[in-house]
Amino acid sequence: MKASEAQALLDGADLICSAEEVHIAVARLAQEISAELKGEFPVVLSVMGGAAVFTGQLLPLLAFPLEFGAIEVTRYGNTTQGREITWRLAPRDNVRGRKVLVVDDILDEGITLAAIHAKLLEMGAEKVWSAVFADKAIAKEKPIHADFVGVTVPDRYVFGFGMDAYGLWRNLPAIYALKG
Ligand SMILES: O=P(O)(O)OC[C@H]1O[C@H](OP(=O)(O)OP(=O)(O)O)[C@H](O)[C@@H]1O
Ligand code: HPA
Repeated sequence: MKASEAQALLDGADLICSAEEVHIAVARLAQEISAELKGEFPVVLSVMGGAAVFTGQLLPLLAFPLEFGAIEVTRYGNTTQGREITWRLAPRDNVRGRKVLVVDDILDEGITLAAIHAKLLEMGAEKVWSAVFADKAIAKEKPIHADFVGVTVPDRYVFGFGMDAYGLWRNLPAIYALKG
């Protein structure tokens, strides 16, 4: 896609959650997570690449000791339709016997997060929590719910604050929805 087309994509999009609202939601989430995980020493796993921005803002606000790591799993690629799960970077052995907090940008149909939970438990994690910045309000029942949610977004393809539209615009500080 050309730069002018990328700009047109953004110009035609609807603002869903302003940068200010994002900022407030991250601070609230950090407080909720810190209260719940007080006294714990979890492994925190960020799901690349969508969670990079959310994780970068959340981590310095968490008030407990933690070990940080990344995993990478993809289902959408540069498209707006989910397909089968592809693991690009699996969890490491250090999750065995540990409590794990998974951080992701969006819970859409829940297939990705459910697969991550299953994998971590299969690898011997003692407990798994999940924090997602955005929970999409879809009509279908999800296979999993997140323990911590920043904002609820409508059932439209959203992007910004780490989330991509056709591989673009992860760098936006606010969340937008594609037109139509
Ligand atoms: O709830 P689901 O319908 O399974 O979708 C949610 C997942 O989709 C996105 O990842 P994506 O596959 O786009 O990879 P990315 O993080 O590289 O964008 C997002 O980061 C979540 O991990
Ligand atoms: O609406 C979405 N936007 C960006 N990435 C996504 N991955 C699943 N759903 C979405």
